[in-house]
Amino acid sequence: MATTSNASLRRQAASTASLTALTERGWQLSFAASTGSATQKLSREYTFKDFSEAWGFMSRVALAAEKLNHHPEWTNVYNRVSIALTTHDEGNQLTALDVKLAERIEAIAGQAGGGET
Ligand SMILES: C[C@H](O)[C@H](O)[C@H]1CNC2=NC(N)=NC(=O)C2=N1
Repeated sequence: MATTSNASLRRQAASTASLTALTERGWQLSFAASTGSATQKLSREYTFKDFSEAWGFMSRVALAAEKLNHHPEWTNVYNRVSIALTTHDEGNQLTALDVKLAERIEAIAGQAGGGET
């Protein structure tokens, strides 16, 4: 595959166009300033039928994350999964790799029947 390597995507800032497209699909952007640094996050919550569906979704996302070597910050409560993406190696900025993982997650949620909350 002649695609940009994941390592180089991690060094590339997330484009406004791709972030806008994700916000139109239910993702949220946040920017939290603290002493000397600011954290950018791309987050979304999905709700499934039950725990089993939520866990199945998480298993597939875990495999996708491992493949990209880019991992989400997430929590699960019964049928809900909350996901936040940022690039730790770039000082918690949003990169093209966060966008790529968010797009994979969207595709997986579509197959798993994940809904918006
Ligand atoms: C050593 C390893 O490649 C890095 O720590 C990877 C692993 N997974 C990662 N996940 C996320 N979300 N951000 C990173 O910067 C990151 N870096």
